[in-house]
Amino acid sequence: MKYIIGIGGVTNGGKTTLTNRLIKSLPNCCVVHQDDFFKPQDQIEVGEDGFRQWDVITSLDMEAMVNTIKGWAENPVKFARSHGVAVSPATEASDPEKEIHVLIVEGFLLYNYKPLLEVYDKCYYIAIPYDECKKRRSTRNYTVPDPPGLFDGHVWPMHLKYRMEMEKSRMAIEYLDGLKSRDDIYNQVHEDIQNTLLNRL
Ligand SMILES: Nc1ncnc2c1ncn2[C@@H]1O[C@H](COP(=O)(O)OP(=O)(O)O)[C@@H](O)[C@H]1O
Ligand SMILES: O=C(O)c1ccc[n+]([C@@H]2O[C@H](COP(=O)([O-])O)[C@@H](O)[C@H]2O)c1
Ligand SMILES: [Mg+2]
Repeated sequence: MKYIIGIGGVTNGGKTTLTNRLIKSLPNCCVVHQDDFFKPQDQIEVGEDGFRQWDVITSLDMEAMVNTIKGWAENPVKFARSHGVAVSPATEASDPEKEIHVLIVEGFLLYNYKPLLEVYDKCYYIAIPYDECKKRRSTRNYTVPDPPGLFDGHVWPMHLKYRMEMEKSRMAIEYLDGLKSRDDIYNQVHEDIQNTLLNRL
């Protein structure tokens, strides 16, 4: 049984923190990080506002991301092995239908790209308010550092635009309060996934 989980949400909401904990505790669990699909800096458009437009969907090679997910779906065992994820030997001998393979797809624009919308079995979205987001972002070190004014001039407005677009699409999304503690968020999501997996088997 294959199960694909989206951990989406605003920048600095805690997506990667949550994902890193989940992959340690879920069975045969692989991960795809959307951040790994940013195009090189010289391909990122500079807007009329003077900022490089990192926070738009076209700054990411979404086709490559979809192909990576397809690669997992075609052969999760091969994918796991080639990504250094140990496949539990106990499951290999039993009924293949009962073999669980989980993929977590994690990123800030998971629910705004049509070819991806159908692939998730479960969609989570971590939200935090503007002030907290701005505060957390100010201490982050990206490969390309934020120029002054980027958060208010580009990051937050794009976040609002895409979030509105996502809400209009009426996907079934479970919202998570990113202001809760790391432990609380992890426990909530882990319990939810465990229950779903048990029910599906
Ligand atoms: N629940 C939380 N409460 C407070 N700070 C958090 C929480 N989760 C993550 N953080 C912190 O917020 C920052 C962004 O977390 P990260 O997981 O990298 O977010 P994202 O991947 O969504 O951008 C990091 O400094 C991280 O330690
Ligand atoms: O990873 C990179 O190469 C990179 C380069 C420039 C900017 N980013 C920022 O990465 C953010 C998304 O990642 P995250 O973990 O904050 O959700 C997004 O808001 C971008 O502005 C990321
Ligand atoms: Mg992240």
